[in-house]
Amino acid sequence: MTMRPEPPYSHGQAAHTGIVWVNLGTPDAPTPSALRRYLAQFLADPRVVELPRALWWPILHGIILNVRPRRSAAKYASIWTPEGSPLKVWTERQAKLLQGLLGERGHRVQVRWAMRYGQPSVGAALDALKAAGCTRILVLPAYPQYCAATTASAFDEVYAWAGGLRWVPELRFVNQYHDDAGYVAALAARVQAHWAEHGRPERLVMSFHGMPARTLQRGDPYHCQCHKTGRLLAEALGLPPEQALVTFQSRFGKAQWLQPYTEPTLVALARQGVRRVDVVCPGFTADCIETLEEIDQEARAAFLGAGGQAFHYIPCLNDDIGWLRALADIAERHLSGWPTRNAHDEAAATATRQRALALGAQQ
Ligand SMILES: C=CC1=C(C)c2cc3[nH]c(cc4nc(cc5[nH]c(cc1n2)c(C)c5CCC(=O)O)C(CCC(=O)O)=C4C)c(C)c3C=C
Ligand SMILES: [Fe+2]
Ligand SMILES: [Fe+2]
Repeated sequence: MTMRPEPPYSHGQAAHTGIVWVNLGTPDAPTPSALRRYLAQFLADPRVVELPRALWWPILHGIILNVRPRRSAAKYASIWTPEGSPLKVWTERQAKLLQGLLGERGHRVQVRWAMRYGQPSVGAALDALKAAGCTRILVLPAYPQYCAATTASAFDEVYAWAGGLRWVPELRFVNQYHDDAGYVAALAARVQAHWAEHGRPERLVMSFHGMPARTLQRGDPYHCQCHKTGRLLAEALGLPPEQALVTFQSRFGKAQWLQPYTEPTLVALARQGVRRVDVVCPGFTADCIETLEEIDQEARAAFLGAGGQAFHYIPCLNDDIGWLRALADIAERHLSGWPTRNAHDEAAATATRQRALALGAQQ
């Protein structure tokens, strides 16, 4: 194994703690060439498409990467902001706020954000933390529900980075927080705030990103964790089960994915005479193409086109302060036992205490 040159930690240096907040990734620009680059990396990940390479490669390189970049670029163009991709903008802002909130609580931690696909890469963020002297790093994925395609894939990148190092920092991984009380309360508060302004719908649809159905049969806990989040959110809102539905969106390819599918469910509700639905996407901690385009544009058009009267999309948690406090709590719990308080402050406090004791002893 070859190891990369790395800046040495100085012996005796105070330990520093870092957090890497990892999200999925997004193209650099809403253009076919940027989409091609992004999708080529994303869809080549064997955690995302679990097909034998001999079967998948000709489909990916022969068909998908020739057709999808142009179509996806047009969709990205419809949600792009002056600051860039919404997913990038929110992820960066969340990292800054998390750092600020932890700082307010007296923790000295450096928070960096990273993307599993695209930039800034997980390796680059970890390099920056190591270069800043972090000897302890907490890996915090932006996915509340564990899924091999997302959570484990982010961890793979961390292991690959560590595999090239001589002096590996202490590493901790946050696996999931789908049933975290603070996360669920922040979601519920977001929905309640929407209802306080716009009244209640006849149905609340909680739409999660889909996965191939066989991943559930093979033991991935994702489907169960989505349902638990959905049940806890419905309970927090006081909704009876028949008014709160868990659905799965973003089906890709011809295989069967987790059901019920979001858009056909919305169309069926409209046809049954349901006039108003509200849709929330609790599995996405930041708005992105899957929520802003697929739900707020496409699913809205499908529901209204099938006879529905009103469609409300409730935005993701994004920079909601209640959510970021919950995230800081999650981080804090996982940092426990790591001395994140300023070592110099602690030394100064000890010296002050000792001086006070010495003075007391003299009197
Ligand atoms: C085989 C394909 C895919 C699997 C499996 C998959 C799982 C999965 N994805 C997310 C979260 C996000 N996905 C996003 C975009 C996106 N997803 C796929 C395909 C699969 N996802 C594609 C091809 C794309 C790109 C857009 C497109 O061309 O349709 C995003 C948004 C990225 C953005 O830039 O805004 C997120 C977030 C989860 C949580 C998940 C499994 C649980
Ligand atoms: Fe996806
Ligand atoms: Fe999609």
